[in-house]
Amino acid sequence: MVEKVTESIFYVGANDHDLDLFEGQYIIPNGMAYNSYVIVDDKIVVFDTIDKSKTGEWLDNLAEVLGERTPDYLVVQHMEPDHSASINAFAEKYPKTAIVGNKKTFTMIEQFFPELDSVEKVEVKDGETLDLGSHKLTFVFAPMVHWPEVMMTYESTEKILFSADAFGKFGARDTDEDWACEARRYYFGIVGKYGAQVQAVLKKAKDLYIEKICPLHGPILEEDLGYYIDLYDKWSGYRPETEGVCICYTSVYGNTKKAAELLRDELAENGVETIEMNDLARCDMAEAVEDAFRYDRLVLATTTYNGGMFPFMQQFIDELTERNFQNRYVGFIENGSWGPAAMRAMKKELEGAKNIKIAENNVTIKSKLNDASGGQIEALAKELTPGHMDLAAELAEPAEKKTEEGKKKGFVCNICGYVYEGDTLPDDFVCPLCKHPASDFSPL
Ligand SMILES: Cc1cc2nc3c(=O)[nH]c(=O)nc-3n(C[C@H](O)[C@H](O)[C@H](O)COP(=O)(O)O)c2cc1C
Repeated sequence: MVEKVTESIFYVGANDHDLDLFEGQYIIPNGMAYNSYVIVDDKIVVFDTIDKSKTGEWLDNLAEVLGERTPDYLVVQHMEPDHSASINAFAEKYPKTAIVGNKKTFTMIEQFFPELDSVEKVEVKDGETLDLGSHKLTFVFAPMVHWPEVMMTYESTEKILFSADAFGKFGARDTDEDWACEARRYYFGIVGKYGAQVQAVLKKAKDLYIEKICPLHGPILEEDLGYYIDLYDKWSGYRPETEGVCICYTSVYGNTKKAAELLRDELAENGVETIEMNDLARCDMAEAVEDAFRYDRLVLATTTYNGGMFPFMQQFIDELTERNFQNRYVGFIENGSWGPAAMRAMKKELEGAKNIKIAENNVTIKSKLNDASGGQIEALAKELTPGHMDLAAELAEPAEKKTEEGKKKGFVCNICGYVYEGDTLPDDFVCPLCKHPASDFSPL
């Protein structure tokens, strides 16, 4: 569908209600939107193409806006195929249009579209501008939000940030639903690992005066932008958003589930208002991951399984640690009928996570609840009743080593998030984790 964003900016994207799993794993009960925009000025610019499932509809929308005119530029902000898959169809229809991207964009274009060698390419640097007439574009590189080549574009006349995948959400644009829930599930699922890189681009964007945010998925954000930016700052800073307890459990025969429910009832009795329960074998794992990052307290309750933890609990903890889960108060409930061992296994998985406070009063059940384990549940509930919204401050060592500017100097690898602490990064430095060169690092 074509929509007027402003007098000279048009939405030309499309909704997808057919796809079953987004990015091969996320359920999208309300579909997905693939967004694309056009600025019509002395020069005409198209921002990003579209998923291959919507190429025809998108080209028709473009033709409705352009008529016989040919765009001067196609800006490719993100090469993931849900946005780049129609580049070749676009180039076939508009062979004279130049593609604007950065070095990493064009490396990927060669990989995805080797046949596109004749198209004019305009390689831009971070902070570079492009004049369209009365509109002026500034390219804001956002490496690893969430791919290496991602860049956003700020249009300074109408004060619009074309934000690539950032500020996107699951859900087609013809769905009327709360933004935060599906934006949070999308953020922690897709961008969650790269909090440091999101913080870096929020710092860059801090001085831009933004009146609209045009993301590549979900609605155009026009009011109270501080609300969205504040959420992104919390999420990417790995700080809890809401006081509450998230209880995630697995149970084969119902006994561990009963313990989780008893804990829930005890917490409620103690006055805890927000308690989320997730049965990890039956819930949407991305929803449970979203909840774990949303609240300040987490309880992991699982059955011992062949000497370790139950598979869905292992998968869940892997999903959390893969996304740098930190700054949370965590309680454990384990069940075992001959040699409970799940708690040890779960604690081990969280050993590397930053600022995790392990509860003192954890629970061990032998097959089913009894007075002793019931009493442990009560003690855990008591311990988990108070909120811990700033656990990092609670646990902080005496003021950490800070430079004269009061902030830790260092560099973050845009590919894997590894942090190199120091004032300067040696040119020949190679990331010890992902082996990428110093050129793939950004200052903290
Ligand atoms: C396939 C399977 C493997 C299990 N392995 C262990 C084990 O290695 N050690 C143990 O103490 N209990 C083991 N259990 C027992 C469970 O940990 C648990 O005590 C029992 O399933 C009752 O809890 P539930 O009602 O929540 O399922 C196993 C249970 C199942 C179904």
